[in-house]
Amino acid sequence: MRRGRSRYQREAIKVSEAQARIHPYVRAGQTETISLHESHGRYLAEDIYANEHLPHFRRSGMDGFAIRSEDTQGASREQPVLLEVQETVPCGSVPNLPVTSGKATRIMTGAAVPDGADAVIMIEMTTSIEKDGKNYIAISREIEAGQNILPIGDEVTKGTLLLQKGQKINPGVAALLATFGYAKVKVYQQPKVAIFATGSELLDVDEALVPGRIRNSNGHMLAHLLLSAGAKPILHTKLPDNVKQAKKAIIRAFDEADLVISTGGVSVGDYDILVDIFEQWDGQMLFNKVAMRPGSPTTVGVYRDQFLFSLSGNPGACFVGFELFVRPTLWGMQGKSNLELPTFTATLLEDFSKPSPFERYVRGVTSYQDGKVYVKPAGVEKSSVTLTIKDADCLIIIPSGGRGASAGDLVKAISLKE
Ligand SMILES: Nc1nc2c(c(=O)[nH]1)N[C@H]1C(S)=C(S)[C@@H](COP(=O)(O)OP(=O)(O)OC[C@H]3O[C@@H](n4cnc5c(N)ncnc54)[C@H](O)[C@@H]3O)O[C@H]1N2
Ligand code: MOO
Ligand SMILES: [Mg+2]
Repeated sequence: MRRGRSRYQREAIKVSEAQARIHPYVRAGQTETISLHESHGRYLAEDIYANEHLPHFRRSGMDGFAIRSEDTQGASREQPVLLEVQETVPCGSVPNLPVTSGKATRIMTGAAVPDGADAVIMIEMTTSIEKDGKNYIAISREIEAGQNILPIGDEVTKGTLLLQKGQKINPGVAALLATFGYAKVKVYQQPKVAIFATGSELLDVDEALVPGRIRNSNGHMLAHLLLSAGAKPILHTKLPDNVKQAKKAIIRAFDEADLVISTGGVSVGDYDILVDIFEQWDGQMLFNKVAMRPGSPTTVGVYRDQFLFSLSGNPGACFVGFELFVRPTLWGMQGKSNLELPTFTATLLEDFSKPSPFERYVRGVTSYQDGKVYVKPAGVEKSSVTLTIKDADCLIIIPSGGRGASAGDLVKAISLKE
């Protein structure tokens, strides 16, 4: 195996610089039109405008009676006003009669308010009276014009920009799309992502343990991370530490996938084959060392116009590398314009006395108490630890330097919550 100088001497760049090197190559992918009911979590590929007013007819906000407010002038407990109930409008029907002076129309919440009426009085504020075979209501207070009526366009006026291209479809977005009749929506295609776990020590999940070997957990973790990011994982079988074989498989994967991820083999070890692949291929390497822990040997390249993210083999480092670099790339490929990771400031609950020459991205847990936000490490902070990944809802950023951080310190954290 060839040993070049670059294997050992690498330039560590800041996380922000690494992200800045990635971003110019991020392109929104192809689009497709799918039905609304299967669009959860997808990203809109078009701006959506209101094609109607919302509501598009005057609606009652309460169960009650549509009336003319001027008819209630002077009404009091001592001198109630009597109005004749002329018809009932259930939801979904339209009134047959306008409301004229002295008349009222019984109406349900959400039903169309008849012409002539300018207020709806709640049923509880009226008394029903039957007289000479006719139904009346007695009203013993003055009612203001406009009460309990939703005017046309009250919520949204026709032509308003409702949703922007790149918006993720959440339940509220689905409600809006349904309201405005979008049975089909144009969305970005889900990026297809090939996953390769490298390492001759790796066993498949269903293989029995043997001395010196471990199961490929990163491959499955990455598949789930990809699903959570809206991508379609293609989980390949594990690759042994053989440069030729691995290179062939990875290059071939660019034909079937929009993006390729590998895990393992990026550090300075004798069998860290990704280093050799990056030296030999006809792609471009954007960086091969990041000033961060875990995941400092993370290497990213571009082959033609597709990314190869080569994440560390250590499970904690693989996870952090995905969150810092792959997730925002997948956002961009699905049309999101802001690729910045969401951060917040919190109070550290425990001392973190593990100094590092590089900034640390500690798998953390967020909690809330008395209106304050707290974070603490999810458990033992080691790159090789798998146990704590499942609990992490944030990455606590511990500045580089000799001190670590103390309980009570204000720290910045990246939110991993949706
Ligand atoms: N002399 C040095 N040694 C190391 C350095 C260094 O700078 N100088 N960096 C360390 C750091 S930091 C990290 S992180 C690791 C990165 O290692 P690699 O990315 O090359 O990964 P491997 O060597 O293949 O494996 C590391 C570790 O992770 C386990 N592993 C690998 N793949 C999987 C998988 N799919 N599922 C579960 N676990 C996996 C593997 O067995 C190793 O234990 O290098 C340090 N060394
Ligand atoms: O950068 Mo490594 O992931 O700390 O162990
Ligand atoms: Mg290694």
